[in-house]
Amino acid sequence: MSNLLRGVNLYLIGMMGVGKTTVGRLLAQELGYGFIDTDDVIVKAAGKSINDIFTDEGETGFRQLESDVLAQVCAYTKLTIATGGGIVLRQENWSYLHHGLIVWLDCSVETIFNRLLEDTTRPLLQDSNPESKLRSLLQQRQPLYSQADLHITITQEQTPEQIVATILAAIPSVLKTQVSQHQN
Ligand SMILES: Nc1ncnc2c1ncn2[C@@H]1O[C@H](COP(=O)(O)OP(=O)(O)OP(=O)(O)O)[C@@H](O)[C@H]1O
Ligand SMILES: O=C(O)C1=C[C@@H](O)[C@@H](O)[C@H](O)C1
Ligand SMILES: [Mg+2]
Repeated sequence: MSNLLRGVNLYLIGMMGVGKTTVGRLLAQELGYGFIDTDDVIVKAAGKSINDIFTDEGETGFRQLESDVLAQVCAYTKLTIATGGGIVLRQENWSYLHHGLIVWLDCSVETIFNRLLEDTTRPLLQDSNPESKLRSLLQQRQPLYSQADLHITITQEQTPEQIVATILAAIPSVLKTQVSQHQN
């Protein structure tokens, strides 16, 4: 698979809690790729948590840091990159994402809600009705996520290992499409 990819980066996109970080780390190991999580890089660079960045600099400040990190990361190859759930919101980010293969991890709002029930690290979910907030975020973002090269639908029962296997099995079909598009 690594030979087929020829060092092309994989960008995992999708809603918060879908498993981009968890799956991305495993996927990188399978491919012999490096792993980067844009949220982690932002936290390290800013020296504070995502909640604190949102409080101090607002979502706009966070989105700027996110774009800055993405711009730097895409200069490298042989990476699997777990992005933040909102990376799709800025048009300029797409020019960076399209340097690599974009994989949309998609699962139900119920699954995400169950996973993040106890979690306080996602500022956008600190809402009086987090489930309805998740639904409205997904509705807003779905057309953006659907611009990915690969759409992987995940069920609640699927383990990270199974999801990695599904992604690896699907990649050759997308690469073939891209090659034939170049030939036409
Ligand atoms: N396939 C899975 N099965 C069960 N639990 C999972 C699975 N994938 C992820 N999780 C759990 O769900 C939670 C969210 O996962 P993760 O942090 O990887 O999501 P994310 O997509 O990176 O979210 P964010 O966009 O907020 O960074 C974690 O507690 C993780 O352990
Ligand atoms: O969906 C979102 O907008 C976010 C998801 C997380 O990965 C973080 O990037 C942050 O909490 C914002
Ligand atoms: Mg993550």
